[in-house]
Amino acid sequence: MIRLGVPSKGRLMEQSFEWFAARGVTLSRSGSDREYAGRVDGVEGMSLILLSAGEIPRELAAGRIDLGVTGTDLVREKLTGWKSDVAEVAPMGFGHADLILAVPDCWRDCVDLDDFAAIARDFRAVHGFRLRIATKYHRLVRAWLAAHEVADYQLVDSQGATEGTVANQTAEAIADITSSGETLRANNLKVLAEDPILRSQATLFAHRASLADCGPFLAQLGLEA
Ligand SMILES: Nc1ncnc2c1ncn2[C@@H]1O[C@H](COP(=O)(O)OP(=O)(O)OP(=O)(O)O)[C@@H](O)[C@H]1O
Ligand SMILES: O=P(O)(O)OC[C@H]1O[C@H](OP(=O)(O)OP(=O)(O)O)[C@H](O)[C@@H]1O
Repeated sequence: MIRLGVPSKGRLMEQSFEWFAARGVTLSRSGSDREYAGRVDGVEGMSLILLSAGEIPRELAAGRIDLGVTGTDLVREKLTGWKSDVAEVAPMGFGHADLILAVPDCWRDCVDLDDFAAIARDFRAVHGFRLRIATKYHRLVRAWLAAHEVADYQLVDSQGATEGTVANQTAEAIADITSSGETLRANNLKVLAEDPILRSQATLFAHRASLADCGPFLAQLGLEA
């Protein structure tokens, strides 16, 4: 039996169901909206497991699911050396979002990362603590800032409503996912003029050791293992 993990709610779940339906595989919840078991029609030997998008990387790496749909951002953030345990099978063309660094609109002199690095350097001397960046993407943000030689900052953990932390004065800057940009605008934040830290989209991943077993199913979807 091949175990397929799909996000259990929201647009990511609906668009995953549509993506499989367009390839002849019908996924559905077996019971109520609160029940996390699913049905697979159109193919033999598959079971559907509905779970949080954020948990799918760990379940894939452990081999508790063989295939899973989640964002590339979550796999890269949550799995160190992700390529050893997990294989990227197919980008799915939805769930596009950029991981970006944003600062208050009113920081007129802060346009790019060089400006940000200079502000961060001066910040500690003036305020007595390092400039705070709120994020849930600790690993990706640290690696990106280190690659750009920005060192004078601290990360503040934020697992939701991250854009609100600046107005709430628990951070000076944020690193989060943006899609339409509306949440940033509503919170008077602007993105630094750099390439994003990461461009993410929903992607079908496989537990690497399950790839061979998944071959026939992937072929039915028109994909190669
Ligand atoms: N506004 C957005 N537009 C498109 N994709 C988004 C957006 N916000 C988040 N995503 C993507 O959706 C995925 C996360 O989805 P979601 O927040 O439902 O998962 P989760 O962390 O498991 O949530 P929860 O903890 O609430 O269950 C990530 O891959 C992210 O890149
Ligand atoms: O650029 P936009 O189209 O406005 O989308 C960006 C927002 O979407 C995500 O939040 P989500 O709704 O998943 O809530 P969360 O941050 O509380 O997890 C993300 O964390 C941003 O807050």
